[in-house]
Amino acid sequence: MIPVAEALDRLFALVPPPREEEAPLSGALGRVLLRPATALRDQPPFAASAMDGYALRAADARPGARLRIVGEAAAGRGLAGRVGPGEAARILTGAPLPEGAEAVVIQEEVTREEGWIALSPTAVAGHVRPRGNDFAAGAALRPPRRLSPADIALIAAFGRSRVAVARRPEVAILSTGDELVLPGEDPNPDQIFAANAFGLQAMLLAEGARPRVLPIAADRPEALAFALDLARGADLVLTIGGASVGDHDLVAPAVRAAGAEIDFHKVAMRPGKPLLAGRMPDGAMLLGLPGNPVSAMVCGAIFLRPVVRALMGLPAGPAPRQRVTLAAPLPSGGPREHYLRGRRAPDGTVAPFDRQDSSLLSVLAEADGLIVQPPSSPALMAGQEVEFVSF
Ligand SMILES: Nc1nc2c(c(=O)[nH]1)N[C@H]1C(S)=C(S)[C@@H](COP(=O)(O)OP(=O)(O)OC[C@H]3O[C@@H](n4cnc5c(N)ncnc54)[C@H](O)[C@@H]3O)O[C@H]1N2
Ligand code: MOO
Repeated sequence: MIPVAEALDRLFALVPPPREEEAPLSGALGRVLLRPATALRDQPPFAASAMDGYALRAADARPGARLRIVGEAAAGRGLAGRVGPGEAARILTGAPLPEGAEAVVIQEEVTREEGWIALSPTAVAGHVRPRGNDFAAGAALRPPRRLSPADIALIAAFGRSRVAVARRPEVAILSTGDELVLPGEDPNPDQIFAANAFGLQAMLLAEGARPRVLPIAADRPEALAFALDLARGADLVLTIGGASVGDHDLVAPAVRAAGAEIDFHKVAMRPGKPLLAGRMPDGAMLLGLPGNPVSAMVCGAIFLRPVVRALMGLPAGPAPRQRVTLAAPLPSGGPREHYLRGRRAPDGTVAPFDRQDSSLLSVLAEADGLIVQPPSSPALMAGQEVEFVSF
C-alpha cells in the first residue's frame, strides 16, 4: 500500500501532455486554453460615448451655453463631419466621438429647440470612454486557464472566433460484475442496479471530459477482455469493481492479460484501498476503482478528478482542501487515511455522518464533502481543525 500523495504523484506521471485543438467559441466553455488568446485591436477602437446625449468641445461645456446641432453620431455610424466651437452633435451610446468633440452632455441636461440645444445650469460634460479603455491591441488571456463565460465574451471582443484549447479527454467507463444490471432493466433477486458508472460519468461531464460508458462486463476473463477491447481509443480507461482479492475480482489479471503495465495496486486510504493504476498497451491511462459505490465516488473525487483536470490541460494538483472545525468528535483512525462523509453546518463547522460504510450512497448524497483524517490519527475532539475536501 502506498500513501495517497504518492499514488497521486504516480498517476500524474502517467498523464500524457494535453493534445491541442482549435475550438469555436461555442465549444470552448470549460476547456483549458493552451495558447494565449490575443486582441486584434483596441477596445473600444475609438473614443466612444457612454451615454445618449450631445457631443461638444470641452470649452463649450458651460451651463447655459447655446450650441448649434451639426449632425448625429450613432453606434456603428459615426459622424463624418466635425464639431466646431459653438456646435454640438447628437450622439448615442457606443458611437464614436466626432472629430473636434471632447465630451458628452446627457440629454436629460439639455433643452432642445429646432436645430439647437441649451445646456442646463447643472450640466456636467464627460461620459467618454477613451480608445483602448477595456483593452489594447495585443492584450492576452494566458494559458493555462479554464475558460469561463466571461472569458469567452472577452475572447469574442478580441475579435477571435476560435481558440487553442486542450482536447477533451475521452474516458471509457467499464463496470464489472455479474450482479449488475442497468437502471431500467429487470434485475434477478440477486442482482443490483449499476450506479457507479453514472455517478462517475456525471463527474467527468462536469469536468469537461468525454465519458463513454461501455457495456457491463460479467465476471469472466473473456467478457473483460472483450470490454477492454471496446475501450480502445480512449485516453483513460476507468474500470469499476473487481479490484479486490475475491474469487471474482478479475480486473488486475484481465488488464495484465490485455497487455497493461500496472504501476500500483492498493492505496493506504479508506475507502478506496484496492485502487489500481497503470497504462494500457496503446498508451491510455488505466485507473481501476473499487466497486463499493462510495469508494468509487471518493476515488473519483481524490484521484479521477485531478487526473482528468491534468488531461484537460490544467496544472497537476490534488483536490483542494480547506481547514474546517469539527462539530463532533472523531474516534482514532487506522493506518489508512480516512475520508469521512461530512455535512457542513450554517456556522461552517463540519460533522461526520454516523454511518460511514462505503456502500451508502444515500449518505454520500447528503454529504457536502469529505473530512480527511490522517493515517494513525488520535481521536479528535469537537472544535479541533481538520482538512475537508468540499464537493
Ligand atoms: N478479504 C477482503 N475483502 C475485501 C477487501 C479486502 O481487502 N480483503 N477489500 C474490501 C474493500 S475495501 C472494498 S472497497 C471492496 C472492493 O472490492 P472490488 O473493487 O473488488 O469490488 P466488487 O467486489 O466488485 O464490489 C464491491 C461492492 O460494490 C458493488 N458494486 C460493484 N460495482 C458496482 C457498480 N458499478 N454500481 C453499484 N455497485 C457496485 C458490488 O455489488 C459489491 O457490493 O472489497 C472489499 N472486500
Ligand atoms: O476501501 Mo473499501 O473502498 O474501504 O470500501
